[in-house]
Amino acid sequence: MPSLEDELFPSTPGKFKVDRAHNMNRQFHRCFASTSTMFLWALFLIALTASYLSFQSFVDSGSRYFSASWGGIQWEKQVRNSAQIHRSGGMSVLVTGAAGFVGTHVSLALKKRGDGVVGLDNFNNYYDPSLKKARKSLLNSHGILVVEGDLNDAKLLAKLFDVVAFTHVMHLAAQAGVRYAMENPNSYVHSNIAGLVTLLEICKSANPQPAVVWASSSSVYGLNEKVPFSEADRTDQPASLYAATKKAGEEITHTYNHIYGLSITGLRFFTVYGPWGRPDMAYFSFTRNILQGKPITIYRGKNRVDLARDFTYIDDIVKGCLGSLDTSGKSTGSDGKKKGNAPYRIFNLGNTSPVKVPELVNILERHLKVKAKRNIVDMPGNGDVPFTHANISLAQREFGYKPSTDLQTGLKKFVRWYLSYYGYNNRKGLQ
Ligand SMILES: O=C(O)[C@H]1O[C@H](OP(=O)(O)OP(=O)(O)OC[C@H]2O[C@@H](n3ccc(=O)[nH]c3=O)[C@H](O)[C@@H]2O)[C@H](O)[C@@H](O)[C@H]1O
Repeated sequence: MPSLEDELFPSTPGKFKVDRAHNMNRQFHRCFASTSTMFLWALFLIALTASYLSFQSFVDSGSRYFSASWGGIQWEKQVRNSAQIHRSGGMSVLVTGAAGFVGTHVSLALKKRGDGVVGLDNFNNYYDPSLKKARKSLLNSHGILVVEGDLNDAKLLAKLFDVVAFTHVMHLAAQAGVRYAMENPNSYVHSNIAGLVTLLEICKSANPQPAVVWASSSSVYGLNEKVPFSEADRTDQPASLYAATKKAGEEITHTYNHIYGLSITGLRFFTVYGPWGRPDMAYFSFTRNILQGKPITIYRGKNRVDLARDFTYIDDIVKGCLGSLDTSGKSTGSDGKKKGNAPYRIFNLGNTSPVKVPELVNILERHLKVKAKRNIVDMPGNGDVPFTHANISLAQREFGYKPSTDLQTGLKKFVRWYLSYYGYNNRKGLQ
């Protein structure tokens, strides 16, 4: 029996005569029928494309996962190798901020004397990450693995402690810089507070617990006027959010020492400088600008008094860090529970001879053989303090800390490095 469709639209032309209107209707229907077929095809193609794209993104995310900077048997092997101790009585140290200025130098010094070192760094772009990558390459060439990851990544930290029973943590990762805190306050909370707590949570749960040595700052002395600064002096009037987060770090570490028996040593660094340094710091940016013929801004304190800093050379800081690690004493807790009192220490690591900022510029001019274009302005209310000056007798007594590089000598080494790194003919340096 023919269908209604066959009757109306016979397959054999002429069998059924249709009027014009009917014909148009038929055309329309045909057209509609072919459009719906096309529509179905289009839908099919869209579905196909969508499933291809989602498959592709699955593959991508999968490959991102599998090629992530951490995880996997091979990665664990690399971590273990890097943490391998090559001297009797040596330590295996997790160095956070390993691709940073101080982190790089400390990692190299530890490795050189036979300790195991695993680095961690998030390679953020607070300053040119290519310098951090270059430091990482330097560390790699000395057999030190630097894992790319953030302090706030608790899973990564836990994994590292699963793979290696670190005896010590040298915690140097932080959001540095005094004045930048006004631009990006939350980055200080993220790294210096939240990141610190995440790290301490992992340390307190680790079996065995490591001893923790970490970087505090001379800035905790804030607006104090009593000089030189001693560890027993008040630290309750910070001048910047940076200082406030470092001060908070001292209090936070204290609670982990008190509740969980973690051995804690906080080091108050005084304006550390040297080769592979931080481009955001004055001596570094002054060097760049002087070489480029650009003006430098020199801040001046109240009543036209020059600002001064107890500039401390990196090699002296490294000695202080190693001395602290060597004398840190053991954490006492296990399974997250305190088993006895553990050391809680704080030391100044400075140079004990403050230098005025204009004098720093004089020294740079001599080493660079270029005159600076000085733009002297009143210190803006940006968190700076007028001067710093360390009393280091505590560190001297505890582990023989004795800085031996004056600013003149240290800057000479820095300038030599700067010119070799950026090139004599390429005076552009970092932006
Ligand atoms: O000891 C610390 O705890 C801190 O040291 C360092 O801070 P600061 O002592 O402020 O060093 P830095 O910026 O080099 O300025 C040096 C001098 O140059 C002056 N200064 C700075 C910039 C400028 O353009 N002009 C200028 O006169 C400026 O006013 C100051 O008087 C670390 O950055 C910080 O992370 C922290 O570790």
